[in-house]
Amino acid sequence: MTTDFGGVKKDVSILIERSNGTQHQALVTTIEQPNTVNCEWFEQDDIKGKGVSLNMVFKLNPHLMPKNFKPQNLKSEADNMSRKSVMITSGSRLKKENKIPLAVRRAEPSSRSESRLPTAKSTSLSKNRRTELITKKEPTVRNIDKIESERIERRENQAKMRYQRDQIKAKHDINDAQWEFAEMIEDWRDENPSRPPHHKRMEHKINVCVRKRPLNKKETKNKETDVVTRSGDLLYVHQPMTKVDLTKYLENMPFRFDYVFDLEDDNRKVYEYTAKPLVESIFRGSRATCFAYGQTGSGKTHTMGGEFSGKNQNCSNGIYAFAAEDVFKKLRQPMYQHLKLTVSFFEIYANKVFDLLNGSQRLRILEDKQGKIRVVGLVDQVVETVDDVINVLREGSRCRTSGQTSANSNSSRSHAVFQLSLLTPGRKAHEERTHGMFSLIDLAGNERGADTMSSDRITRQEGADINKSLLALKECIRAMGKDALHVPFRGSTLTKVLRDSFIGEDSKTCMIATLSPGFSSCENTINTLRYADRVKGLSVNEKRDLEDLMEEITLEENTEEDSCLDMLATQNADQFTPQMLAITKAQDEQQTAEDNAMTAINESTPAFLDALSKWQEYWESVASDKNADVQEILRECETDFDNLEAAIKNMRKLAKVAFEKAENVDAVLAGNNEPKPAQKSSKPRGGINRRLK
Ligand SMILES: Nc1ncnc2c1ncn2[C@@H]1O[C@H](COP(=O)(O)OP(=O)(O)OP(=O)(O)O)[C@@H](O)[C@H]1O
Repeated sequence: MTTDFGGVKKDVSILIERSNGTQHQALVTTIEQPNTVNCEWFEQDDIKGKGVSLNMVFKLNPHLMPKNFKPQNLKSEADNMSRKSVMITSGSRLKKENKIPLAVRRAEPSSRSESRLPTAKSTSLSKNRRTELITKKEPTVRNIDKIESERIERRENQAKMRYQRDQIKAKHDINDAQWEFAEMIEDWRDENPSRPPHHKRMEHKINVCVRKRPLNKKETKNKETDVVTRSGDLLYVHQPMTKVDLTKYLENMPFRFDYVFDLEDDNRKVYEYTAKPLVESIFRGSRATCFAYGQTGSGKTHTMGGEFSGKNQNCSNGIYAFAAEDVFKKLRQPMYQHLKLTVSFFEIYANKVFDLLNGSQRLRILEDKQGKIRVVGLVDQVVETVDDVINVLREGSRCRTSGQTSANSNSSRSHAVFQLSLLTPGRKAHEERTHGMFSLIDLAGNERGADTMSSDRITRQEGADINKSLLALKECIRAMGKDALHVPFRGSTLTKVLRDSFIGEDSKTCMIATLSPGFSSCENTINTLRYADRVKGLSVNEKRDLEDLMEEITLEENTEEDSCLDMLATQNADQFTPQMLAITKAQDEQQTAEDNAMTAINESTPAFLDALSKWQEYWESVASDKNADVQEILRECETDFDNLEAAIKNMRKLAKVAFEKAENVDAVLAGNNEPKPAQKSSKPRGGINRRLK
């Protein structure tokens, strides 16, 4: 037989009485035959529940009682009734064994406020239903229930927000701190729809463009956010920032350039708007340069040398090859029949030049009496077809990358210079002079310039060299843009070999700043853009202020290397600290000393070899001829001894100077700017060998 529960059913609010005598509302969750009602309520942020006998429910809530209900003996129930209420955890319902009858005792009305209705989370009670319940009750109960209802709503909203946040987190990377920034960037992009670029060809003396590459495999795997946005000719970097109170926000930094290339722009398109217009100028007899500048892995080699497929590079679709293609097209025109094209390809590492078309042979740079800089012994290969050029590029690239590992890439620590030279016959027979030259440069990774704090000595030296050469390059372009009388090209080997590119009225330069758009590269990206912006800003602003004029006047009078370095330091105080200046000067001195010692060795070697072969002959004659005049032979050798002794003395002296200069570099790198006193011992420390490697 089933009991008639009258008006008592699921989700109905009933008055219950607790073991301490207090009475309050609770919600019916389940009904257990034959006579138990389970209910739940809120108490100090917990959901509590208990079973109440049907008799007790009807006693306290007579309006729910069916007409034919016969109350049972309440006394027997009262014996069991002191069981405490049970805390319900996350949506569970009261278990059967807890469903016990409750004692009947009048409670003080004031105690009711301790308990509240359960949330919708635990009871699935709808908002409408709650409102309905509230309006049926007396005012005090209604007020309490209203407060409770508001609290429930608040909790529901919080839960909803938590859920939404979790959804967003899952979309980005749950372990990553950047998801909030990713959302802000998406919002920014929604509010600022991107505009198409104008892409008009411009013929500035200095063109500065930016190219953003797609996120690479590693960045995609790490769910890195793209922090770079192109809109028209503006480029925005969304820099994640955090306030002192830990609030996160974005700094959206705009930069303007001549062109901004985005993900969909391929090498051909980049070429069309950067290097292509410069091909014309070399036929007019000028010097042109095109640089790829950016962080390691940002796409400099991809842009200049050609796209990669795994480790293989397609040398036919980079700017080097496209430029050669256009040069050949023009050479076919009758008016240029007298011109001949040669190419050279070399690398500058640690301020030294290595010929990539001659097994990485180290070359010397000399300045002649007219101030012309020559790379002595550089292979200048005649090319007649684009295929010839591609073969040269393959050979050079192979030479550049041979022996490197991915963890220790040479390419990112050296500048690669590919030169297309147009030669014209000179006045004398077999004499040729350069008509025009296009230098295309894949620069070292710019972040390497910051390696001056590294614990590794070689890395620190490399960092100092890269920093110096990039700053010198910037200053040379800046001087060129202003048609300044002095160009500080002596500031680095890179700018020395490019000297002619910065002078001459029709010289033109194009810079392609390459960007890695990932969140982790944000700081380097900003540094790259600031450098590019500075080059651009100075080139368009042709006004010379008094300070600049003063600087030129001073420099016109003093064009030595040291003054170039001093100028770099003065104009780039933030990147070229006094420590950097000291390192650079010490390195230059060391290099000069090494060059002098090596020249002495080089020049003495033939005399040594001659003497050795002569002595060999003497020895053979002494060994085979019993009547040989040994005294005479020794007398003849004596002159050699004197000469060789003098040569050895000289070499030893020069080597000693080179060692001392190397010691100085070490001291300065270690933070001690005072040059070390000359060492008594000239014992080699492997320095020269190491540096010559
Ligand atoms: N625009 C691009 N589109 C597609 N992939 C690119 C792009 N730019 C670069 N990459 C890829 O990114 C990787 C690194 O590029 P790259 O070697 O050209 O960088 P880098 O700046 O020259 O570095 P390093 O200073 O070490 O020489 C390569 O695998 C290359 O294919």
